[in-house]
Amino acid sequence: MAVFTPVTPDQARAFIADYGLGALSEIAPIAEGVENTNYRIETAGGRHVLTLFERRTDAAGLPFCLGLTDHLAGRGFAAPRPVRGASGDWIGRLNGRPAAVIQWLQGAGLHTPTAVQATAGGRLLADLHLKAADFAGRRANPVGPAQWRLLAEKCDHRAAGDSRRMLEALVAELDRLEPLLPDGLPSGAIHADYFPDNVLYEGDRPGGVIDFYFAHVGAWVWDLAIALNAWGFDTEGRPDEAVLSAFLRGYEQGRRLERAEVEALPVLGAASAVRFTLTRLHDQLFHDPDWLVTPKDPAPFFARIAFHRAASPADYGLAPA
Ligand SMILES: Nc1ncnc2c1ncn2[C@@H]1O[C@H](COP(=O)(O)OP(=O)(O)O)[C@@H](O)[C@H]1O
Ligand SMILES: N[C@@H](CCOP(=O)(O)O)C(=O)O
Repeated sequence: MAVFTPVTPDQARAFIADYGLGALSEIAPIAEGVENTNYRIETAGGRHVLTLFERRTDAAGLPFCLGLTDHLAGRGFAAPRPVRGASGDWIGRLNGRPAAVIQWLQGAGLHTPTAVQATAGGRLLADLHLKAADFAGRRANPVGPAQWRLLAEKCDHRAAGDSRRMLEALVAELDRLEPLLPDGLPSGAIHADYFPDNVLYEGDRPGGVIDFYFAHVGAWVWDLAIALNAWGFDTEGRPDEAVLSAFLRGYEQGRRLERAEVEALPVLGAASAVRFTLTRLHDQLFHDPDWLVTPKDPAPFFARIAFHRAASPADYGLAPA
């Protein structure tokens, strides 16, 4: 359950009065998610999500994130449109947090995607990249290498036992990776949290993409490396070659990778595994029992690092050029 900042029905009613959605009939906390507070709201104007932005979602980045979903929806891509308040703004304030009302999309996120679903998910990611290519917004990665170091330093105050061993290995991996991180790769606005639970499916068909709050301008293959880590491994962190190659096949149906991007996969795969291991480790170590949220396990992401360290580009299952 992700509720960091509780909202009463009366508070929600007062807040959405500004959004022209008519009367509120129901408000229910949403069980999934770990970053922001989310409620499903039922109004005369239909079902929406009420989101209060927390923690890693800096207010300054929100015009980029919401602007990107609006841009994509305008291009016919199924991203949820934010609703404008009476002032014309997407972003208001509720209980001390920036807050927004977001269009509800049909479908359900996946936990263990099949190869067929992965191909469709990969194809959709390429579509996202191409349709976002002319989006003019700018935002640097809010959880980039500088933040990984800060997260590691913060974790250092609390980590003990297994967590400490994991943290030490992560810092060593960061030292190895930092000089290897490539630049100058094809880039644009990217999702940066393209996990199967953020792609809403109806059967094998992906109907929409949500949760653009880590979105920023970055290398397309960085987004792809994040997605491969999220889609192509089992719950223990072991690679599933069939799903990995299915996702890549789908992506390349929409956009062919350049040679430099293919060569960057092992380093970016390891770096993105470090990034998600660190945020999960941090959230586990700094969990507040008053929050209605279930922190995610860092161990399966930590396990992915070994695969990427040993991998060559061919191990991701790309068809030969
Ligand atoms: N626009 C939407 N349409 C339908 N469901 C949504 C939408 N936005 C969020 N959800 C639901 O809320 C859950 C949490 O949202 P998410 O954006 O992933 O949270 P967080 O910001 O914490 O990462 C999702 O897994 C999904 O079930
Ligand atoms: N996808 C990330 C963290 C954000 O998770 P979400 O469920 O809120 O989208 C992870 O799995 O670590």
